[in-house]
Amino acid sequence: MASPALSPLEVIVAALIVLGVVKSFLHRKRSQYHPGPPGLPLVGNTFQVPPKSWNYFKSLGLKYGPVVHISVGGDNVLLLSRALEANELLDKRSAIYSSRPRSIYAGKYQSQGKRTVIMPYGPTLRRHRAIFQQLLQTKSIGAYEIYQDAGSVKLLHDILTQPDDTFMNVHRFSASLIFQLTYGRRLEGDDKDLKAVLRVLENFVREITPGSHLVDALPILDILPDLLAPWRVKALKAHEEEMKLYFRLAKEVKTKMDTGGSNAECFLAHIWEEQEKLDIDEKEIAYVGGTAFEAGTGTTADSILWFLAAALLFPDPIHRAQQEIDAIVGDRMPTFADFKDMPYCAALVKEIFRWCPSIPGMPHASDRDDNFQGYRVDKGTVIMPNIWGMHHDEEKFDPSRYLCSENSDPEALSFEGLVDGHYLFGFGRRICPGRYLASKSVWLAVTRILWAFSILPVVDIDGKPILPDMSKCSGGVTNTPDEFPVRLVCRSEERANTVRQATENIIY
Ligand code: HEM
Repeated sequence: MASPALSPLEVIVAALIVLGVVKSFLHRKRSQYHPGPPGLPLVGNTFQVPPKSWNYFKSLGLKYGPVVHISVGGDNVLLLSRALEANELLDKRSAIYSSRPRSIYAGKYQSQGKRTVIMPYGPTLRRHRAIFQQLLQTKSIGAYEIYQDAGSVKLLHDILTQPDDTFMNVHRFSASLIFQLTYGRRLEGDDKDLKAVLRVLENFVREITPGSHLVDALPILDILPDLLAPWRVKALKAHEEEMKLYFRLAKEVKTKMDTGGSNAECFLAHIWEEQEKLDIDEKEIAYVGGTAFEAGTGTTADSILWFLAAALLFPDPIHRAQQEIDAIVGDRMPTFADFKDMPYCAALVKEIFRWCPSIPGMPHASDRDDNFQGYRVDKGTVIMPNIWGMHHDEEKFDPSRYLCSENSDPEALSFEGLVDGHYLFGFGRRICPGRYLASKSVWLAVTRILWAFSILPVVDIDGKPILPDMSKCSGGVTNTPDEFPVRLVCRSEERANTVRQATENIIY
């Protein structure tokens, strides 16, 4: 007699049991790993990790030490709460610790293995990184200042004319800049492309948030056919949709080049030109463009939004920065050329990066067995540097911590220095290749907003200021503040006129 077919639920339960048995066979003595909190049989610490995990990780660091071992979804995870150990593993031993955790939903299916940020270490990743390094190295990014300048003028103008739309204005600044640099054209006035790419970005960030997909914790579920794995169908559909968009945008650049239209100076024009030498296929080109957009847009916008939150919570350092700007430029709009004369503003930007990192920690993974501090680190261990925890002193916002003798000497000040003294941009071979571009964009937006506007809280019916609540932010991979009320009031009619005039003169 034929046995009845298993229901999807029974298949999952059976898979869990098989996995549990196999794991318990393979289980090594807990004491061989770094110390950490006890977990439950089979699921380890999986259900102990809250969605906004940074505070929890920090508390584990205080209890168990700077390197904590937990087990999530059957994977070994090492939490690093101190820069010393993060540098040791992710920088000094980067030959082992530069991969990414397994990602079946977002990596294998949604991105078809072509998305730089979540790609395992290997030849494709090295090829992508070489492209990014070339486009974003310090000597290349001088050429992008014209776009940062124009974009930040437009940001000030948008704030003047749409004062109630601060969050959207900041997102538009960051998105338009990266879009222009990537595809060589401005976003359309009706923001159709902006909305489409922001939608892809939002979906993607959601999909890579740890715990979003059971299959990433239980890879055995990937053997199920599509009928029993609707998540796979959804991931493949998401791939089709994002590919359609990224491919259209990439092809537009190619068509323009082929038809002798203005030879847009942009990342994609450069990549198409060198396609053969770079040995990169069309799908990958589309994803490199999409990755630049995804990696650079939300992160830059979030840093500027956290600056506005800091301005409401800590008005004193903000006034000090405004005094410095006023003393140096008066009613003239600050430019990149003023950077060296405004050390406090440079320190302020670094303090924003430290105080609230827009990526609180990006996981690496090991691709061979290792031993660290006498404990075993198995191949495939997820290494989570708690950047938020390493930086954190939530109560104190004090840019002068960065006004060391190096910073007090104007000659020693450099844009490159904005990426030092904190870990916002990650570690080792996976360090953010866009860090120099991003920190210059944030510096220009911050100093220009400070020059043009007073940043004030909205008051409630009792006249009490409504201040941002730091705990109201997205969890997961990015740290985006929930929308908070803020009033940006132009500091003088002269400065408003300067902004209007500069807007009329934008040419690019
Ligand atoms: C304030 C803005 C930004 C922040 C906070 C930020 C932060 C980060 C972090 C933490 C990582 C992961 C590092 C690691 O794994 O150790 C990363 C990766 C990356 N970032 Fe950025 N980033 C920013 C802006 C940008 C920009 C403007 C671009 C390009 C236009 C960019 C391109 C990338 C790429 C391609 C990766 C993937 C690198 C890899 O996986 O090997 N980022 N970024």
